[in-house]
Amino acid sequence: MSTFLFDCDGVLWSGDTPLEGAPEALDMLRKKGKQIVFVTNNSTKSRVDCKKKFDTIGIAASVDEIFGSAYSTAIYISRILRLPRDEKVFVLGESGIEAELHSEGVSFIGGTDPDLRRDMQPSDYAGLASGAALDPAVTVVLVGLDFHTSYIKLATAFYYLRRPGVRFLATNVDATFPHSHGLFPGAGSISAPLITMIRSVNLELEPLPLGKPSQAMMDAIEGKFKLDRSRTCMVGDRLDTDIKFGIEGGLGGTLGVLTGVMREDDLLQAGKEGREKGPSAYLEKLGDLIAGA
Ligand SMILES: O=C(O)[C@H](O)[C@H](O)COP(=O)(O)O
Ligand SMILES: [Mg+2]
Repeated sequence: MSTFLFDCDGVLWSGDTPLEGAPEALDMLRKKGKQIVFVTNNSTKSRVDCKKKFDTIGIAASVDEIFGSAYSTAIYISRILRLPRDEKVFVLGESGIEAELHSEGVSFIGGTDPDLRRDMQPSDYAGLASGAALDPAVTVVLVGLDFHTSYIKLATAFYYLRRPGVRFLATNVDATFPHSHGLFPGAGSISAPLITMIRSVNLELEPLPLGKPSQAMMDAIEGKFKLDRSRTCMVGDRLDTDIKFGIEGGLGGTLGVLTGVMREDDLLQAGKEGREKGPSAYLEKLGDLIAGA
């Protein structure tokens, strides 16, 4: 293999703690001349934010090696969708999405706006229901992992989603977020209530994820890093994102690790039931790669 695509949460770290042997395994691959790309679905951080986390944790990385779901989504909106400059995105998510949209010149509202981190007032109900509180320029609703969800944010997103022609995008729809060796609400848990609400009013609208396993993301990565897919391996902790991303991308191989979401039983069960295909191989932890080197 000449290129390794590395997932981050659950492979390199759990929360802010590096996983045993991960820095050393990356160093070993770099010394062997391998190309390394970091492909994270965590949209709460921009590429620059991720680089700061790499530095804090002590893993060598450059901003150019980082390709997160917030960046993938921002380039999709600006370069594929070609959203007109006078249109806006309503964001449910953190500053990582905002920074990447800004880097692509895409206008947005919502996100970390402090005015949305408060209780609904009677005037909010009236303003949303009548449309008076809505920005006429919003034509896209984008949802990612949001640590500050609120009733008013969900209500506002719901009203934007009821607009004819609106686009419903997601940086990713991971059901859970691995942290401190546990599982917590993931980005998919932020879009789920919206899906329930839009289905209840008979709207045929599903979020289009632009992170793993989206092949729009794989195509963008292939273009930027000039991948030879047959000599590229995806390393991840999640079957329905990382491993699916690699398999559907026709990569040379996929490597699973059991330090994040995926458990060995999941692999055996998936294999038996022919659901999500399992990885080409798997390790207890990334650091075990060194033992086998
Ligand atoms: O809910 C989420 O957004 C994901 O669990 C999380 O951020 C995944 O990050 P990754 O494992 O792709 O680095
Ligand atoms: Mg992960």
